[in-house]
Amino acid sequence: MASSVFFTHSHCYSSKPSSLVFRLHRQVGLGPTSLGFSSSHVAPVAVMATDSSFKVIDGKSVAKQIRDEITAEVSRMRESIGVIPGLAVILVGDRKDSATYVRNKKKACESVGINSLEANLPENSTEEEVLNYIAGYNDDPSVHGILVQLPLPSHMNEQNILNAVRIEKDVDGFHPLNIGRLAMRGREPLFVPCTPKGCIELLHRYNVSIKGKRAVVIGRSNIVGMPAALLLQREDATVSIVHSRTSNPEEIIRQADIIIAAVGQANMVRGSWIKPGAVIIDVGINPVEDPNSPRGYKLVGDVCYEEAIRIASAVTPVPGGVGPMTIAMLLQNTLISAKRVHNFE
Ligand SMILES: Nc1nc2c(c(=O)[nH]1)N[C@@H](CN(C=O)c1ccc(C(=O)N[C@@H](CCC(=O)O)C(=O)O)cc1)CN2
Repeated sequence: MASSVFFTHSHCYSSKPSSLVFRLHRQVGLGPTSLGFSSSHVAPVAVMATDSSFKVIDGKSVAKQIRDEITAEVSRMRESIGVIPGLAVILVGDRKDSATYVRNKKKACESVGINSLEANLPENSTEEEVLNYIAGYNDDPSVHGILVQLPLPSHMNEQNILNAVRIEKDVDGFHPLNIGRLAMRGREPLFVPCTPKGCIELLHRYNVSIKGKRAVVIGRSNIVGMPAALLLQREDATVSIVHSRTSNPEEIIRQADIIIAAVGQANMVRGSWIKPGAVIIDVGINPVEDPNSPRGYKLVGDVCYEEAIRIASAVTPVPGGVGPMTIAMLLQNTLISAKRVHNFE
């Protein structure tokens, strides 16, 4: 994390007009059970209260429950047909945060019995070298999923690289064909991007109904905001996307029953922007100065948690909310891929 951080205040500041705060920080960057979503028979980890009592949506424990489910499925597959799912991870460059995420993905694979392969390429690698690795993994039958850790060094064309991953192994769900299918009624992507998939999975497992609800997604990145909005509308929510050019974002956000915040701006969403009883999924992972922490910083979300817990009915914490779900969904997508290739139900 620390290599790429910028710091802001650790409290939910209020001196700037909110629309200005939003403009100053322009953002970077479902459906059916066949895609791996929980269906109604899955026992929820916790049930949302129908009264106004507040719930913390515990992504860490939901992710652990999902990893346990995957462990059981991986061993059933290995014992029945002798196949072990395999994930190949390509890391280019020396960003500390990316190296940590890749290490955690490898550890997570190990913990559920999925094989993992890793290609570590130096910062000054060429696009062609990355494409060669992808081509090798595309042709390797022991590899069921391929992931290129983002962001890539700035001299590389991200689209060229993501387009080269075979759609059948695109466990990140970033290939334009997978994203395009997500946007089309009646078409199913082979994979749904992990972070937005994790957001929806949290709503399902906490029995938050989506159908007919007003949802607002804050941020329109290709890897979170846009797919999250598409997933919500596939589940029959009425969806608005709030972005850096939206005027009066507060007014729109205040109408939402469900808020997915994915803008990368610490504490941007204030308590006064939240409709009483709304459910909040906070995707932001923002470092803010914290002299009391040994690292000198702590992580906070895009939503001011201390204010949100007083008004929302449920909120994901940061850390321990959406983050752990991202890796759980990656494991799930890798398992889905292996099952699909080997016709294993
Ligand atoms: N190819 C991809 N690149 C990136 C993705 C992705 O899904 N695919 N997402 C992010 C990074 N990411 C996974 O790669 C990721 C981010 C955060 C977490 C997480 O568990 N966060 C913890 C806090 C971690 C900490 O203490 O530093 C949490 O929120 O609890 C997991 C995965 C960008 N790149």
